[in-house]
Amino acid sequence: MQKDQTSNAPGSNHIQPFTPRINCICCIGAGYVGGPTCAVIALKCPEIQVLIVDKNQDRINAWNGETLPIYEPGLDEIVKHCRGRNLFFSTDIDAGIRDAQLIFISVNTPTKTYGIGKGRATDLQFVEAAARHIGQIATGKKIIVEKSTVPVKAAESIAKILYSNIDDNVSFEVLSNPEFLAEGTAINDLLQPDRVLIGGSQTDPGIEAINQLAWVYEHWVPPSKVLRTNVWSSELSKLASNAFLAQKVSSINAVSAICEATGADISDVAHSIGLDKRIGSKYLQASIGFGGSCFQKDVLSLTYICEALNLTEVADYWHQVVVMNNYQKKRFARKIIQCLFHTVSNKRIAIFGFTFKKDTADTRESSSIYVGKYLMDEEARLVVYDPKADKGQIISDLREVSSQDPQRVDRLVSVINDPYDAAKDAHAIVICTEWDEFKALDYEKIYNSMYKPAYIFDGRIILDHAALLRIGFHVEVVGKVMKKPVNDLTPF
Ligand SMILES: NC(=O)c1ccc[n+]([C@@H]2O[C@H](COP(=O)([O-])OP(=O)(O)OC[C@H]3O[C@@H](n4cnc5c(N)ncnc54)[C@H](O)[C@@H]3O)[C@@H](O)[C@H]2O)c1
Ligand SMILES: O=c1ccn([C@@H]2O[C@H](COP(=O)(O)OP(=O)(O)O[C@H]3O[C@H](CO)[C@@H](O)[C@H](O)[C@H]3O)[C@@H](O)[C@H]2O)c(=O)[nH]1
Repeated sequence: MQKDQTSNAPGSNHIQPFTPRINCICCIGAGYVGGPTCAVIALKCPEIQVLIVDKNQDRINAWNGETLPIYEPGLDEIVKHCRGRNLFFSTDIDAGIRDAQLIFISVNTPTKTYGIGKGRATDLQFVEAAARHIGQIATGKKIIVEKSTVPVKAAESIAKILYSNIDDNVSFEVLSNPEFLAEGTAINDLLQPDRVLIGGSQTDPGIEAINQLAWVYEHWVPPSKVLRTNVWSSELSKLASNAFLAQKVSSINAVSAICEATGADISDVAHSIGLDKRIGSKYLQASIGFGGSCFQKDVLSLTYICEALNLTEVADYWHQVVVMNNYQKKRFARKIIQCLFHTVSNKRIAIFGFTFKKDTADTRESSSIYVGKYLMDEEARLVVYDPKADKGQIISDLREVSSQDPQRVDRLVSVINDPYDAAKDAHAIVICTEWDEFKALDYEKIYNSMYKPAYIFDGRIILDHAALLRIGFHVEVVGKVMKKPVNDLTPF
């Protein structure tokens, strides 16, 4: 059997078990994961002090202020309940490292944008910086928990970095504890996880560290749901889970293209497929393609790992998930252009929804950005409405994909905070995010304010299409071939 590298290098056999119980936890990285995860720990473990630290002063100020830096249903209440009692946000990273017995590393691990592996490999510079910081400051025994999503064997590198510069009074145990929360449902996912995964070295101190972290979760998670594995299995399980989920979305989106070409209906097909218990009904919602900061990044990371391991066919298999996703975004934009008589130049198009999914303000890798880009490439005038996304963020996301001509965004894009205003004088409405409020709008009123023929492109399959057809809209839906609107006598 291969030696378990995370059994923590020099002297690990001499480390005494981590007793007494943990009473102070630090989390490095106050982002979408660090914030909600540690707020829930603080809520459920009132006897534990939870210190969330970050190098970004603005973010910490926001966590300490009235408007939290991230929007997540249920999060406000928890933070306001625990903040100042056993939950603290600070930029004093040294103090956090010094005081805590257990330290989560929950920093960002984006796709590399430079050098070897550019566009695919995971950029581990923030993880390394956090590990070096811990190595410099820590004294005594510390459990270091890799919460960030990382390539397999990253924990081994973290252990080496930690041990590169320490004296005899310090010892570390590195665990992998990937996070499975989804944005928009993070609090519920954290309160009622399908499982909590803890990977650690199979040595006495490693098992003791696993037990300590398990003890924290077992304040509210049934022990049967707390899985213990070795570190590598834990790291790989995270990437593989996201790859499976993303693959499911790409599969249904591939089927949606077949539906549009044949007249089959994606809702019927997905329903029927999903009733098979072996497949399951979740992640079968055809869309304009998956977005978010995780799916693409993690599938690309997995493909890069496979390539590095000379598993070319395996890499190609997973890479196709991303290829299909890019195809879906482009296919949707092309459909819009084609339906609007092959030109959208100077036409006003209302984009409803810019976040990558509902119930979040996060726009990272949102498919709306790419649909917007393709329409801007054809000189469409975009009027964006989103209930939560920040206006400046929308503009900067669109500028980033228009890097050849950033002025184009100033010329073509406006962001409006009322959907009726956005649709006024528009040739088309494009539903990019499945916000519930879009279902409840007065589409008769919207129709009357639009250019005719008035088009709606439902990229999320959320609207009442029969009602829209009765009003007079031309309706186009992912994965469906729609009838002509009532009263429309023109041949298609
Ligand atoms: N967003 C999600 O829904 C989600 C879910 C599961 C797992 N993950 C994974 O969790 C990790 C964090 O994701 P996120 O969305 O919370 O990222 P994020 O960008 O929202 O937050 C990361 C934070 O880490 C801080 N940071 C970076 N380096 C630091 C350092 N050396 N010292 C102090 N602070 C530092 C940044 O300032 C930032 O505020 C990633 O690996 C991601 O893949 C994310
Ligand atoms: O049937 C579906 C399900 C999802 N999506 C899209 O897929 C993307 C991702 O959605 P979701 O998985 O709900 O959100 P994330 O917050 O990205 O969460 C994923 O990524 C996280 C980061 O790793 C993991 O922790 C979660 O388990 C995993 O679900 C979004 O654009 C969704 O609109 C679809 O198009 N159809």
